[in-house]
Amino acid sequence: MKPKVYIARPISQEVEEYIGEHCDYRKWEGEGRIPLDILMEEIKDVEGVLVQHAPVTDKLLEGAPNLKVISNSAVGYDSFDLEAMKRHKVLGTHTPFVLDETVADLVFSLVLATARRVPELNNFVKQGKWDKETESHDLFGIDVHHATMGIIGMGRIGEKIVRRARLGFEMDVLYNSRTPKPELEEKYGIVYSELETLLEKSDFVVLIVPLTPETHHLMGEKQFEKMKNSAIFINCARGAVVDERALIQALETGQIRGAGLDVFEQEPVSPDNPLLQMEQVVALPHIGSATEKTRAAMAMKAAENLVAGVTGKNPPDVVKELQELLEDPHRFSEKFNSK
Ligand SMILES: NC(=O)C1=CN([C@@H]2O[C@H](COP(=O)(O)OP(=O)(O)OC[C@H]3O[C@@H](n4cnc5c(N)ncnc54)[C@H](O)[C@@H]3O)[C@@H](O)[C@H]2O)C=CC1
Ligand SMILES: O=C(O)C(=O)CO
Repeated sequence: MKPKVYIARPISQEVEEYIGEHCDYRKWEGEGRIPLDILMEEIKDVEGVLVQHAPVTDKLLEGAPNLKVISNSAVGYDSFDLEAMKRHKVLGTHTPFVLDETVADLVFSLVLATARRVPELNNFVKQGKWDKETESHDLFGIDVHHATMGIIGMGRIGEKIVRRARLGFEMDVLYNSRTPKPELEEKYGIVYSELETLLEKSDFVVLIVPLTPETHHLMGEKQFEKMKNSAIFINCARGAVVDERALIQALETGQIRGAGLDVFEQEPVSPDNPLLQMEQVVALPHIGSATEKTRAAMAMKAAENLVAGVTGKNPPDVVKELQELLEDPHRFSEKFNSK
């Protein structure tokens, strides 16, 4: 008998067929994101579920005693309650590497769009405001090439941003990360920096760390105060890494020049959020990895992790905090063989 799984987000025919070869599956066919109560109902009897950012809580795991694996079709897994997953011996997987270049592209599109005011000036032209008098310096932007970029988080995506910054735009790059990366310093000529110095010296501050208890509100009032008045802040990580109230204040008071945001503390962002009223803010709907090719690669990777997890194999992309579960012989006998 094939193991039962649930597919909680839209996937391509190809990925669905791959899952179908190995598993009996049901899938979410409703509009938009699956409501949490429906997800909980649907996964009561399954051994694996494919999700994207759905909150994995103790309650959800309690209601799904057969679960062996939760495959997240995303690289960030702040939606996982890792301690609860350890207790319930449920593997959690994610989709590293396949989206790095695509997310780095989006970071640069936010950098360029904010620096050169692309959306604002696009509206300006389309609204018929382009006449002789307006050819003044109030349409000018700032240079990206040869400026200083400070990157907070030097992991898989951080490295791809560095390559673009150094080789494409000849920028100086400072970085801050939990551990220094001497090989990248050597390869690209980037410089490790304490956070405070990075904030003080950078023309563009790019945030690309995971959301963890340690990084929650990493950027707050004190951090924005350190930034140059001419600097631009880019967040392609998670909304809650930033104290949004402090960001709004920094933009309103001119403490910083502008912001490019792919993520928000509340998603979808509320239409009343003051950030959406500001011309110096470029806002995107959390689409860092959303190209057709990359989303297809993420879905296939997620499917491979799902299938491995329910067929007794080690999924290739178990998140690092849960890899200890793979080494637990007790877990293998209880979870994989006796269910
Ligand atoms: N906007 C979007 O659509 C996307 C957002 N993301 C976000 O980007 C994050 C990073 O992705 P990857 O580069 O693949 O992760 P990664 O794990 O390869 O790199 C993260 C880096 O952040 C560093 N870091 C962790 N805590 C830190 C701290 N307190 N201070 C400074 N550095 C710290 C780590 O040392 C590591 O170098 C994801 O966790 C996800 O939340 C990822 C993909 C798409
Ligand atoms: O992969 C992630 O973490 C995202 O946010 C969406 O690609």
